[in-house]
Amino acid sequence: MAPQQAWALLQRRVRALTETEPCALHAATGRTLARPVRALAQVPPFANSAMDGYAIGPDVTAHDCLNVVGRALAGHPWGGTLKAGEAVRIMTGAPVPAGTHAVVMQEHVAVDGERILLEYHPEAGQNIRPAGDDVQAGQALLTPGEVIGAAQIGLLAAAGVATVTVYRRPRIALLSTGDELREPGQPLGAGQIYDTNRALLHSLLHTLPVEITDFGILPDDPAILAKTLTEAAAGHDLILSSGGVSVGDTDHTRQVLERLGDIGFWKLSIKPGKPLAFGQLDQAWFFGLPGNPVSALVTAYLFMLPALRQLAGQGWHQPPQYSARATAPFRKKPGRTDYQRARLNRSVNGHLLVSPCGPQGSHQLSVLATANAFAVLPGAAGSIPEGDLVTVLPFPQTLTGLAL
Ligand SMILES: Nc1nc2c(c(=O)[nH]1)N[C@H]1C(S)=C(S)[C@@H](COP(=O)(O)OP(=O)(O)OC[C@H]3O[C@@H](n4cnc5c(N)ncnc54)[C@H](O)[C@@H]3O)O[C@H]1N2
Ligand code: MOO
Ligand SMILES: [Mg+2]
Repeated sequence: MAPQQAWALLQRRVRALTETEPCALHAATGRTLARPVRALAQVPPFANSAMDGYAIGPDVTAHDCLNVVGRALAGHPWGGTLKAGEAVRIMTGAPVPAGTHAVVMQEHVAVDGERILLEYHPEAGQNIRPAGDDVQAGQALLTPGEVIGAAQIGLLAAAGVATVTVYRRPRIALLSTGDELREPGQPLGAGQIYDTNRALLHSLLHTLPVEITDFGILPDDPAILAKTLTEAAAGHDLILSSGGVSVGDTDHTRQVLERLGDIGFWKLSIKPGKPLAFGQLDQAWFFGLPGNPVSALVTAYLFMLPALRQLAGQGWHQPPQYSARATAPFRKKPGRTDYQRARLNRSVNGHLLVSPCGPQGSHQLSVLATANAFAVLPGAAGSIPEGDLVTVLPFPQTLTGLAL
């Protein structure tokens, strides 16, 4: 199956969770909004000064000399009404007194005891932030499906919103399969390797609003696999497994999925990641990622994460893609669409440049760890010459600390 068909199938089949829950603002970062939010208060709540200086009374002219009749601080309004010939010392954020023509920065007045001399004639309203000029009371602030980040938290706090309604966190069962796998930190016996995929996938998911149950390492035993997957399907929205989806004698994952559930697709024309299996086990979506770690990461990033975002109520989003000029040839055989690990840079004049990173084996994590983008090389194409434009998917920070 072509990757585009797989995306279309995921977009069609994976629906947002229906359950929602209230969430305190301080705990809402990264959560997905399930109900619209309206401002409970206008922002700012009152007209206030944008500068430290003087609130000037009405009918003022340049070089006027004004009497300072009071002081307004943030949190401590001056309660009077300014008359012609009067001024009030005012600080940034303090409510502007009734009768104020404008606020003049203190840098533009000469102070003489309790009197001030203006350098110029201020325009009406100068240095005054009107009530509600940012947000009106009752104004729609955020819509369902939006992910709450620092900007949204700030906006909601300013508008007096303390609680929001969010989708509940998707529950994910995470497991690795393979008789050869051991936990990092343990000694390795003959033919054994460290379980890489669980750690890698855990990291990929850890900033997302999900609940992860770690089912550990399962042996290549179809009975144990069937029992564990059935158990995982009962309490989870998504099962994320790796290994055993190809055609080897001990590759049981796909057959077990076929027997217990339903296969949406198996095998995509992509490299790495060809034997990715997707389906459903009872109420749980199932992603059977290929065992090779780079294949597991590529397929998790390209297919599992968009499906998870849709499940979490965020709608359908695929990774943003750009066009960059190849600084060297990309080697490729015609056939599957390659997602090669590459290095994205900017030229001195700001154009995007993409360079091959090194060997592209689907077991070679050392190359992945020096990359900051996938170079997407179309299936039908052979090697890409230097100077050609290449589609690139920059890695998000959840994938690498290497910034562009
Ligand atoms: N005859 C064919 N053989 C293979 C094909 C094919 O089309 N025909 N496809 C190859 C491709 S492409 C991939 S990708 C792999 C996928 O294999 P599986 O998903 O069945 O995974 P395993 O066989 O269990 O393991 C493959 C490889 O990855 C290592 N592995 C597995 N799990 C982990 C883990 N958690 N951490 C680190 N490494 C892991 C495992 O030891 C193997 O070396 O199949 C090809 N074969
Ligand atoms: O498709 Mo596999 O992931 O190349 O090794
Ligand atoms: Mg295999």
